[in-house]
Formats: sequence, C-alpha cells, structure tokens
Amino acid sequence: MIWQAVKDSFVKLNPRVMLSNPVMFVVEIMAVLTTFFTFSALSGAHGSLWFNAQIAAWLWITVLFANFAEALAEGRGKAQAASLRRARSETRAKKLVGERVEEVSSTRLNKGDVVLVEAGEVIPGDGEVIEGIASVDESAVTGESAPVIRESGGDRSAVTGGTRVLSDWIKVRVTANPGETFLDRMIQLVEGARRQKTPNEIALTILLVGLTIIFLLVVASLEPFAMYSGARASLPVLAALLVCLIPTTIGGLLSAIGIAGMDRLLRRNILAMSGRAVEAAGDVDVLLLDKTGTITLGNRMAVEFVAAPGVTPQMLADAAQLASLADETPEGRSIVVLAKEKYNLRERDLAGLGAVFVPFSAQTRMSGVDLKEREIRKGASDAIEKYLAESGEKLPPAVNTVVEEIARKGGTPLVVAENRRVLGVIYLKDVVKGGIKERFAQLRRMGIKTVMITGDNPLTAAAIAAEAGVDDFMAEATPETKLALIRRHQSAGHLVAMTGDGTNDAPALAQADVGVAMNSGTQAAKEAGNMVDLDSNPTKLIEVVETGKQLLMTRGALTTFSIANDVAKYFAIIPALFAVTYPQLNVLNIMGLATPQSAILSAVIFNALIIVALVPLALRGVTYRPLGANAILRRNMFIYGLGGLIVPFIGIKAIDLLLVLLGLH
Ligand SMILES: Nc1ncnc2c1ncn2[C@@H]1O[C@H](COP(=O)(O)OP(=O)(O)OP(=O)(O)O)[C@@H](O)[C@H]1O
Ligand SMILES: [K+]
Ligand SMILES: [Mg+2]
Repeated sequence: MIWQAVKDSFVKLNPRVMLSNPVMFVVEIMAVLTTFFTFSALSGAHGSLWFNAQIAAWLWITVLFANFAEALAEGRGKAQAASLRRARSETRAKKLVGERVEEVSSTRLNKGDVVLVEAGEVIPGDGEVIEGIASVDESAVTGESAPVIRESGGDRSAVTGGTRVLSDWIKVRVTANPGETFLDRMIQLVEGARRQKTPNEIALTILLVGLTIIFLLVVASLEPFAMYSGARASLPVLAALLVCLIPTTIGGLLSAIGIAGMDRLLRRNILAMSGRAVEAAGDVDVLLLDKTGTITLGNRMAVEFVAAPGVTPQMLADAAQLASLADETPEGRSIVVLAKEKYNLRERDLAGLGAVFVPFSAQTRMSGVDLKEREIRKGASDAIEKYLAESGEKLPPAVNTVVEEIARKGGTPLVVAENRRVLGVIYLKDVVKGGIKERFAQLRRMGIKTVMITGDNPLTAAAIAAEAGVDDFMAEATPETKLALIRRHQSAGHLVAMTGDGTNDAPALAQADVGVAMNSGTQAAKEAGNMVDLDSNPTKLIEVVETGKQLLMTRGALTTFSIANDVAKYFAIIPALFAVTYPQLNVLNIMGLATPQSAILSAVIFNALIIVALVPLALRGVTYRPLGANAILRRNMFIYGLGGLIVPFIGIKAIDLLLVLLGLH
C-alpha cells in the first residue's frame, strides 16, 4: 500500500491535479522555477549550483510528501473497493416476464424488472422485496456474518445486489440500473472518486490562499529592498523563503484529513455519502429517532385479541384476519398467523369474496377491507376514533381501557371495527433493543438531546421512551410532522441528526443535517439519507458524532500548528538573509545557525519533513474526549499553537547541526 502511495505521489504531480490544492500548487511552481534556474545559464551569477540544486530537490520533496499523505489516505479505501468489486461480479438472474421465468445476466437488469431469488442464490441487483420473506447473508457488503431477514411490506424490504439468499425465496423489484447500484456507489465513495470539497474545506482553502497571496507580496517586496541594500537574494532563496512562510503543513494534509475521516467511519461500517455530513455530525446537538425498528427490534407481532363487551374473541379474530389477508406489512401478516394459531381460522380467498383491500398508509394509520356487506378497518386508536366520528360513533369506554393498558406496557394497540362497530383490540408487541439505554446516556453526556418520533399513540410512546431512556418523544407523528419537527429544531439553530428506516422517514432523513438510514431499511430511506449504517444500529450515531468532532478537531489542530510553525521559520530565515548587510539583525538570529545558506536549507528541509511527520496524526485523528467545545479549543490552542512555535526552533537547529556535520551546506 505504501509503495502504491509512493507511485501515486508522482502521478499527482500533474498540474491539473495540483490545481485543486492551491498552496501546494504554488510550491510546485517554485520547484519548477528553481529547477530551471539551477540548471540554466543564469545560475552562474548567483550562489552555488550545489546549494540551488538542494533547494530545488527539497521543494519537489515537499510537494511529493503532500501528495503522499493524500495517496496514503486514499489507499485504504482502494483496498476496500477491490473487495467490493468482487461482490459485484456478474451473476445469473431469474427475471419474471408475466408468468414465465427468463434467465438473464445481472448486468442486463433494469429499474422496474422483477426477479425471483431462491435459497443459495445471489441477489442480482438492488431492489425492494415485493413478495416473500427470506434470510439473507449480507456479509459481502457489511462484513457481518449473521443473516438478516428481508421481507415485503414493512421497513425491512431493501435488498442489496451481491448479497445471498440463505433460505426461502423472495421476489424483488429492481430499483437501480446497472452501474448505479449501491455497490457501485460504495466503490466510488471508498475510492474517493466522487469526493468533493466540503464547505468548511473550501472556507479553509480560501483562508490559506489569502495567506499565500500575502506572503507572495511580502517576498516580492523583499527583492527591491534587498537590491537597495546590496544583499540581493537569488531566486532559489526567495522561493525557499516563500515556501517556508506559506501554510504548507495544513495545505499538504488538508485533503488527507478529510479522506481519513470518511475512512474511519467506513471502518465502523458507516457509509458517508458526503464529507459535508461527516463535518455536520461533529456539531450535531439533536438526534431524532423513529421507534419501530430503530429503538425497538421492529417485528411488531400480534400476540393477543382482546374483544369488546358483547363480542366473542373469534368474531374479533375473524374480522382482524379478513382485514389483514392482503396486508403485506409484518404487522398484518402476524395477525393472520395469530388468528390461525389461536382460533384455527383458515386463510380465505379474498378475490373470490369480491373484496377491495384498503392498504395501510402512514397518513391514515389504518388499513382494512371492503366486502359486499362488511367494511372492516383496523388501525391506531386515534385513527379509528376519527373514522368512527364520521358516522357519529365513539370508542366504547371498555375498549379505551384496553387500549390504554396495552399502550402502558409499551405495546401497540390496533383497534378493529366492522361496519363502524368496534369489535376489540389487537395487541402488537415489540421489544426495545438491548443496551440502548446506556448508549443514549452517553449521547446525553456528549451534549446531544435524543427525541423519539413515532406514529404510535402517546402512551405507548411514553412507555417505550422511558424504557429506552430518550430525553423526549413525539407521538402520533405522520411523515409531515416528522419533517416539521426537524425544520423547527433547525430554525432554532440546532444541527439535527435523524436515524430511520421507513419510507415514511425519507422526507425527514433528507431534511436532517445528518440523515443516517439503516441498511435494513427501505430503498427510499437509504436514498434520502446522507449516510447508511451497514449494521443498522441507531446508537452508532455516537461513533458518527465522535468521528465528525475528531475530524473538525484534527483540522483545527493542524491549522493552528501550521500557522504557528510558519512564524517560527521567519526567525530562521530573515536574519540569515540580512545578517551580512545589517549586523544589528543578528539579535534576531536566536538560533545561532551556522551560515545563511544552512539556515535557509534547514528551514526548507524542516518544512518538508514536518508534513510526513504529521501524516500519522492526520490519518488517525487527534484523540477525542467528551469535553465542552471551549475546553477542547483551549487545550488544542495550547498544545498545537505552542508546539507549533517551539518545534521548528528545535527541528531547524537540529537539521542545521546535521548539515554542518555532513558538510552539506
Ligand atoms: N398494517 C397496519 N394496519 C393498520 N394500522 C397499522 C398497521 N401498521 C401500523 N399501524 C398503526 O399505524 C401507526 C403508525 O405506524 P408506522 O409504522 O407508520 O409508525 P412510524 O411512524 O413508522 O413510527 P415508528 O416506526 O416509530 O413506530 C402504528 O402505531 C399503528 O397503530
Ligand atoms: K510552510
Ligand atoms: Mg417506522
């Protein structure tokens, strides 16, 4: 990998590539000019060939070191891309054309095609499960060997091309054209092929360009001044002076820091679609999570039928099953199964009954079926209440009590009504994910407020919120209210992160500053967010925030170091330049460097070496501690500001001594 990075450092010398890094581009120009000067007839007049050649060499090395830092940061992603490419290899697909199955190559599948994937087969493309349920091995993408369940209807319907079905079968509607799949995008991302500068990086680059222009003017104005005093400096000396004064340390490491940040996330199995999101994560102070599938395990299963007074449990189960036969959500399927298990109710042929199915939607929070003489609805109690109110009906008090009892236990009550008469309640049970409370406590210590948003009723929400330990919750939410909540927080000046998995979370994921979609979620959610958590673990946001903070801190620390550093180099070079003409300036020569030439050479060498010396820090990031922002700032100013001032004095002196010892000056 290091060897590859060395080779890439030379490839990156291409001026068109260098142009994206203005500070290093200036260094490259100086290297070219110095080289030209050294080997042209001009050089005879000024200075020695040996000295000029050394300056030229070290300027080139400075550029190469900066390129090396970037290439090394990219290298880790490239290795990962290679293994992802293997998962993307071509497979056979069973395309469904009407009733027929047609064998085609996976590369010829387009958006909208439907394929059948059976046990043992590789899923030929990204898509949404439209029928069936299967366990899937996603280790090719996630590196995680435990199989996951993928099923139609619910929030676990997205499948990724290149993963393998282990048991059962699924029908998948393809959602990505060849070349635009999740794996393709992942490969581009880890390779950094589509990396764009973030707003923060652009702002910093502008600052660095500003400093570069100022020093360019300073150095240019030295020339007439030096001419007047008779101590005329040669081009290589001026080039050396300029390169030492402009912020080359941060200029050389800036892009490596950004790439390394995204890479650190990737190694934690989080795919960041943009560097901007990683930066925003560093400042997030509100986290919104949806409940089902994010805070809870997400398979809300029917466990009990509680009939209303004067209704038998069989009647309730019968109506509930009828209303769920065509309901492809996991909740709907579990109701059909429970009715079969408890009351031996067999599935009936809906088409034969002339039934019209009313599918579940996040807006109505209700679903059902219309038969010739029966209109059955099931849904959230407030939704059914509204539905009943249309014909002047109300929820019976006894049913209300049951609803509250189930909700207090953290369950989801679904009220069933037939022909506007309430038959009873279905108890849907879900389980809060293990260890989640401690993780939320950790988020609180980091200064992040957690808010759970759910379509469920307030009592259920309160029970789950208490069990999971979130700071706040919002119940009976629709996609619109989720979105509005985020906007409200944002306009109050907060930076909002959102994790979710459902299609109804998609608008909110898109609006959030950091939108983390669960890999297990729907295709819509994954496309809306700017990060995907391959492990589908909502508390991973802790790692996302840590990485974001670490990225911002590392950049700040190295910028401080770089600028402090340049100040110190000033003291090494200026006295050396003018010491002969103005002996008074010798008071500035506190380093006591051997000769003016060795002083200049030492400063240039130090300037180049400090870049490689800081590569490990740039790639690893400074150590993150959960301290307040001010404390961190003070600490970093102290360490990197003071360090940046002191280190060059020691470093340049040491190099000067070494040069004298080796007789190189
Ligand atoms: N298949 C269904 N048929 C009828 N009603 C349903 C069905 N599934 C869920 N509901 C009701 O709709 C409400 C909202 O469900 P939904 O899955 O949209 O919640 P959500 O907004 O995603 O929130 P969360 O995922 O956090 O629970 C549920 O609380 C439940 O009362
Ligand atoms: K510099
Ligand atoms: Mg949901």
